[in-house]
Amino acid sequence: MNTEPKVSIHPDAGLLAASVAARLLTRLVDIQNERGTATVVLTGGTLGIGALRAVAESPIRSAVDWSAVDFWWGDERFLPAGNQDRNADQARAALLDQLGVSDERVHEFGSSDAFNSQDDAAAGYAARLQEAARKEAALGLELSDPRLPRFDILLLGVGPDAHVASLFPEMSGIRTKGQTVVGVSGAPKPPPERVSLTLEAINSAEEVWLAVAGADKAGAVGLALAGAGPVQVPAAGARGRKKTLWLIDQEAASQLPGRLIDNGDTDAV
Ligand SMILES: O=C1O[C@H](COP(=O)(O)O)[C@@H](O)[C@H](O)[C@H]1O
Repeated sequence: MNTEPKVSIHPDAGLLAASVAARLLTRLVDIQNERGTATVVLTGGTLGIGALRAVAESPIRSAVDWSAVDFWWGDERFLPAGNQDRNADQARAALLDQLGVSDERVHEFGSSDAFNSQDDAAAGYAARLQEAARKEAALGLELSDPRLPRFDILLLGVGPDAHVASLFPEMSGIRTKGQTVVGVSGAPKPPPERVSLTLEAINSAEEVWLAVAGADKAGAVGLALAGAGPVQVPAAGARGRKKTLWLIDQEAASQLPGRLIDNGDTDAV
Protein backbone atom coordinates (compact mmCIF):
# COMPACT_ATOMS: atom_id res chain seq x y z
CA MET A 1 0.00 0.00 0.00
CA ASN A 2 1.62 3.25 -1.09
CA THR A 3 1.38 6.32 1.08
CA GLU A 4 -0.09 9.80 0.86
CA PRO A 5 2.58 12.51 0.67
CA LYS A 6 3.76 14.53 3.66
CA VAL A 7 5.34 17.93 3.01
CA SER A 8 8.06 19.68 4.96
CA ILE A 9 8.91 23.27 4.00
CA HIS A 10 12.33 24.85 4.62
CA PRO A 11 13.37 28.52 4.41
CA ASP A 12 15.85 28.13 1.51
CA ALA A 13 17.79 25.68 -0.64
CA GLY A 14 20.87 25.65 1.61
CA LEU A 15 18.89 24.77 4.73
CA LEU A 16 16.90 22.23 2.74
CA ALA A 17 20.08 20.42 1.63
CA ALA A 18 21.32 20.41 5.24
CA SER A 19 17.97 19.06 6.43
CA VAL A 20 17.88 16.28 3.82
CA ALA A 21 21.41 15.31 4.88
CA ALA A 22 20.53 15.26 8.58
CA ARG A 23 17.37 13.19 7.96
CA LEU A 24 19.27 10.78 5.74
CA LEU A 25 22.00 10.23 8.32
CA THR A 26 19.47 9.69 11.10
CA ARG A 27 17.36 7.25 9.07
CA LEU A 28 20.44 5.28 7.95
CA VAL A 29 21.53 4.89 11.58
CA ASP A 30 18.01 3.71 12.54
CA ILE A 31 17.77 1.27 9.64
CA GLN A 32 21.22 -0.17 10.39
CA ASN A 33 20.18 -0.61 14.03
CA GLU A 34 17.12 -2.54 12.85
CA ARG A 35 18.67 -4.78 10.20
CA GLY A 36 22.43 -4.26 10.05
CA THR A 37 22.61 -2.82 6.54
CA ALA A 38 20.77 -0.08 4.66
CA THR A 39 20.11 0.70 1.01
CA VAL A 40 19.75 4.14 -0.48
CA VAL A 41 18.87 5.04 -4.05
CA LEU A 42 20.57 8.28 -5.05
CA THR A 43 19.42 10.99 -7.43
CA GLY A 44 21.31 13.46 -9.55
CA GLY A 45 20.36 17.11 -9.89
CA THR A 46 21.14 20.26 -7.97
CA LEU A 47 19.53 19.41 -4.67
CA GLY A 48 20.37 15.71 -4.82
CA ILE A 49 24.09 16.42 -5.16
CA GLY A 50 23.88 19.39 -2.74
CA ALA A 51 22.44 17.08 -0.09
CA LEU A 52 25.34 14.63 -0.59
CA ARG A 53 27.79 17.51 -0.12
CA ALA A 54 25.97 18.37 3.11
CA VAL A 55 26.30 14.74 4.26
CA ALA A 56 30.05 14.92 3.54
CA GLU A 57 30.32 18.06 5.69
CA SER A 58 28.14 16.79 8.53
CA PRO A 59 29.83 16.18 11.90
CA ILE A 60 27.50 13.20 12.44
CA ARG A 61 28.35 11.41 9.21
CA SER A 62 30.54 8.90 11.09
CA ALA A 63 27.46 7.69 13.01
CA VAL A 64 26.63 5.65 9.89
CA ASP A 65 28.55 2.45 9.14
CA TRP A 66 29.26 3.27 5.49
CA SER A 67 30.70 -0.15 4.85
CA ALA A 68 27.16 -1.48 5.32
CA VAL A 69 25.29 0.87 2.98
CA ASP A 70 24.38 -0.11 -0.57
CA PHE A 71 24.07 2.71 -3.12
CA TRP A 72 21.93 2.44 -6.23
CA TRP A 73 20.78 5.19 -8.59
CA GLY A 74 17.32 6.16 -9.78
CA ASP A 75 18.66 7.30 -13.14
CA GLU A 76 21.78 8.06 -15.12
CA ARG A 77 22.78 10.10 -18.11
CA PHE A 78 24.06 7.67 -20.78
CA LEU A 79 27.60 9.03 -21.14
CA PRO A 80 31.15 7.64 -21.02
CA ALA A 81 32.66 6.64 -17.67
CA GLY A 82 34.38 9.58 -16.02
CA ASN A 83 32.14 12.19 -17.65
CA GLN A 84 31.40 14.84 -15.02
CA ASP A 85 27.76 15.02 -16.11
CA ARG A 86 27.12 11.49 -14.96
CA ASN A 87 25.08 11.40 -11.76
CA ALA A 88 27.35 8.70 -10.34
CA ASP A 89 30.51 10.73 -11.01
CA GLN A 90 28.98 13.75 -9.30
CA ALA A 91 27.92 11.64 -6.31
CA ARG A 92 31.41 10.19 -6.02
CA ALA A 93 32.95 13.67 -6.07
CA ALA A 94 30.42 15.07 -3.58
CA LEU A 95 30.49 12.21 -1.06
CA LEU A 96 31.27 8.63 -1.98
CA ASP A 97 35.00 9.11 -2.63
CA GLN A 98 35.37 10.47 0.90
CA LEU A 99 33.66 7.49 2.54
CA GLY A 100 35.97 4.78 1.25
CA VAL A 101 32.95 2.61 0.35
CA SER A 102 33.79 -0.64 -1.38
CA ASP A 103 32.92 -0.74 -5.11
CA GLU A 104 30.82 -3.83 -4.41
CA ARG A 105 28.31 -1.61 -2.65
CA VAL A 106 28.25 1.17 -5.24
CA HIS A 107 25.89 0.04 -8.00
CA GLU A 108 26.29 2.49 -10.87
CA PHE A 109 24.42 2.29 -14.14
CA GLY A 110 26.60 1.14 -17.05
CA SER A 111 28.25 3.88 -19.08
CA SER A 112 28.07 4.49 -22.83
CA ASP A 113 31.55 3.06 -23.35
CA ALA A 114 30.53 -0.21 -21.70
CA PHE A 115 27.14 -0.67 -23.41
CA ASN A 116 26.07 -0.27 -27.05
CA SER A 117 22.85 1.51 -26.22
CA GLN A 118 20.84 2.89 -23.31
CA ASP A 119 18.48 -0.07 -23.73
CA ASP A 120 21.37 -2.49 -23.23
CA ALA A 121 22.51 -0.52 -20.17
CA ALA A 122 18.93 -0.70 -18.82
CA ALA A 123 18.86 -4.48 -19.30
CA GLY A 124 22.25 -4.75 -17.56
CA TYR A 125 21.04 -2.73 -14.56
CA ALA A 126 17.80 -4.71 -14.33
CA ALA A 127 19.88 -7.92 -14.23
CA ARG A 128 22.08 -6.47 -11.49
CA LEU A 129 19.04 -5.48 -9.45
CA GLN A 130 17.53 -8.92 -9.94
CA GLU A 131 20.73 -10.59 -8.75
CA ALA A 132 20.85 -8.40 -5.63
CA ALA A 133 17.19 -9.26 -4.96
CA ARG A 134 17.91 -12.96 -5.33
CA LYS A 135 20.72 -12.74 -2.75
CA GLU A 136 18.57 -10.77 -0.30
CA ALA A 137 15.67 -13.23 -0.68
CA ALA A 138 18.10 -16.12 -0.02
CA LEU A 139 19.07 -14.39 3.23
CA GLY A 140 15.40 -14.28 4.23
CA LEU A 141 14.75 -10.59 3.59
CA GLU A 142 11.14 -9.86 2.71
CA LEU A 143 11.00 -8.02 -0.62
CA SER A 144 8.13 -5.92 -1.92
CA ASP A 145 9.08 -6.84 -5.50
CA PRO A 146 11.01 -10.06 -6.22
CA ARG A 147 12.89 -8.33 -9.09
CA LEU A 148 14.34 -5.63 -6.85
CA PRO A 149 16.44 -5.45 -3.70
CA ARG A 150 14.87 -3.68 -0.77
CA PHE A 151 15.20 0.08 -1.28
CA ASP A 152 15.03 1.65 2.20
CA ILE A 153 15.22 5.27 1.05
CA LEU A 154 14.88 6.43 -2.54
CA LEU A 155 15.80 10.05 -3.20
CA LEU A 156 14.37 12.01 -6.13
CA GLY A 157 14.87 15.49 -7.51
CA VAL A 158 12.12 17.08 -9.55
CA GLY A 159 12.65 19.06 -12.77
CA PRO A 160 10.68 22.19 -13.72
CA ASP A 161 8.70 19.93 -16.10
CA ALA A 162 7.95 17.61 -13.12
CA HIS A 163 10.28 14.83 -14.29
CA VAL A 164 11.69 12.51 -11.65
CA ALA A 165 14.73 10.29 -12.22
CA SER A 166 14.73 10.26 -16.06
CA LEU A 167 10.97 9.83 -16.35
CA PHE A 168 9.86 12.80 -18.45
CA PRO A 169 6.24 13.75 -19.13
CA GLU A 170 4.58 11.47 -21.69
CA MET A 171 7.78 9.42 -22.14
CA SER A 172 8.82 5.85 -21.36
CA GLY A 173 9.02 4.35 -17.88
CA ILE A 174 5.91 5.93 -16.40
CA ARG A 175 3.21 3.63 -17.74
CA THR A 176 5.69 0.80 -18.39
CA LYS A 177 4.60 -2.41 -16.70
CA GLY A 178 6.73 -5.50 -16.18
CA GLN A 179 10.08 -3.68 -16.50
CA THR A 180 12.17 -2.26 -13.67
CA VAL A 181 14.57 -0.20 -15.80
CA VAL A 182 14.14 1.58 -19.14
CA GLY A 183 16.42 3.18 -21.69
CA VAL A 184 15.30 6.73 -22.52
CA SER A 185 15.92 8.49 -25.83
CA GLY A 186 14.96 12.03 -26.82
CA ALA A 187 14.88 13.39 -23.26
CA PRO A 188 14.05 17.12 -23.35
CA LYS A 189 16.86 17.84 -20.87
CA PRO A 190 20.40 17.05 -22.08
CA PRO A 191 21.78 14.54 -22.58
CA PRO A 192 18.90 13.02 -24.56
CA GLU A 193 19.98 9.44 -23.89
CA ARG A 194 19.46 8.21 -20.36
CA VAL A 195 18.65 5.17 -18.25
CA SER A 196 16.03 5.19 -15.51
CA LEU A 197 14.18 3.08 -12.99
CA THR A 198 10.53 2.84 -14.02
CA LEU A 199 7.83 4.36 -11.84
CA GLU A 200 6.87 0.81 -10.85
CA ALA A 201 10.42 0.23 -9.55
CA ILE A 202 10.58 3.61 -7.80
CA ASN A 203 7.34 2.82 -6.01
CA SER A 204 8.72 -0.42 -4.60
CA ALA A 205 10.85 1.66 -2.18
CA GLU A 206 9.93 1.76 1.49
CA GLU A 207 10.41 5.53 1.62
CA VAL A 208 10.46 7.96 -1.29
CA TRP A 209 11.84 11.42 -0.55
CA LEU A 210 11.43 14.17 -3.15
CA ALA A 211 13.79 17.08 -2.51
CA VAL A 212 13.02 20.24 -4.45
CA ALA A 213 14.13 23.87 -4.28
CA GLY A 214 13.52 26.96 -6.38
CA ALA A 215 10.73 29.07 -7.84
CA ASP A 216 11.13 27.36 -11.24
CA LYS A 217 9.90 24.11 -9.61
CA ALA A 218 6.85 25.63 -7.86
CA GLY A 219 4.44 24.78 -10.69
CA ALA A 220 5.63 21.17 -10.83
CA VAL A 221 5.39 20.77 -7.04
CA GLY A 222 1.93 22.39 -6.97
CA LEU A 223 0.58 20.13 -9.72
CA ALA A 224 2.13 16.97 -8.28
CA LEU A 225 0.66 17.61 -4.85
CA ALA A 226 -2.70 18.66 -6.27
CA GLY A 227 -3.05 15.10 -7.58
CA ALA A 228 -2.22 15.53 -11.27
CA GLY A 229 -1.80 12.40 -13.38
CA PRO A 230 1.70 10.85 -13.50
CA VAL A 231 1.91 10.66 -17.29
CA GLN A 232 1.86 14.46 -17.58
CA VAL A 233 3.36 15.08 -14.10
CA PRO A 234 5.68 12.15 -13.31
CA ALA A 235 6.48 13.49 -9.82
CA ALA A 236 2.80 13.00 -8.90
CA GLY A 237 3.18 9.24 -9.29
CA ALA A 238 6.20 8.71 -7.01
CA ARG A 239 5.07 7.06 -3.79
CA GLY A 240 6.92 5.12 -1.10
CA ARG A 241 5.29 2.02 0.39
CA LYS A 242 5.64 3.36 3.95
CA LYS A 243 6.43 7.04 3.46
CA THR A 244 6.32 9.69 0.74
CA LEU A 245 8.11 12.81 1.90
CA TRP A 246 8.30 16.06 -0.01
CA LEU A 247 11.19 18.14 1.32
CA ILE A 248 10.92 21.55 -0.31
CA ASP A 249 11.95 25.16 0.15
CA GLN A 250 9.68 28.20 0.44
CA GLU A 251 10.10 29.10 -3.22
CA ALA A 252 9.14 25.62 -4.43
CA ALA A 253 6.19 25.68 -2.00
CA SER A 254 4.66 28.87 -3.43
CA GLN A 255 1.99 27.04 -5.49
CA LEU A 256 1.06 24.33 -2.98
CA PRO A 257 -2.66 23.53 -2.88
CA GLY A 258 -4.31 25.25 0.11
CA ARG A 259 -5.84 22.01 1.39
CA LEU A 260 -2.36 20.60 2.06
CA ILE A 261 -1.33 23.63 4.05
CA ASP A 262 -4.54 23.49 6.10
CA ASN A 263 -4.79 19.78 6.85
CA GLY A 264 -1.68 19.24 8.95
CA ASP A 265 0.14 17.28 6.23
CA THR A 266 2.58 20.18 5.88
CA ASP A 267 5.27 21.20 8.37
CA ALA A 268 7.28 24.38 8.17
CA VAL A 269 10.80 23.92 9.50
O1 LIG B 1 18.73 15.36 -15.11
C1 LIG B 1 18.30 15.16 -14.00
O2 LIG B 1 17.47 16.07 -13.45
C2 LIG B 1 16.71 15.81 -12.26
C3 LIG B 1 16.40 17.16 -11.59
O3 LIG B 1 17.56 17.95 -11.56
P1 LIG B 1 17.60 19.46 -11.04
O4 LIG B 1 18.98 19.94 -11.29
O5 LIG B 1 16.54 20.21 -11.79
O6 LIG B 1 17.29 19.38 -9.57
C4 LIG B 1 17.40 14.82 -11.38
O7 LIG B 1 16.52 14.44 -10.36
C5 LIG B 1 17.83 13.59 -12.18
O8 LIG B 1 18.45 12.63 -11.35
C6 LIG B 1 18.82 14.03 -13.21
O9 LIG B 1 19.30 12.99 -14.01
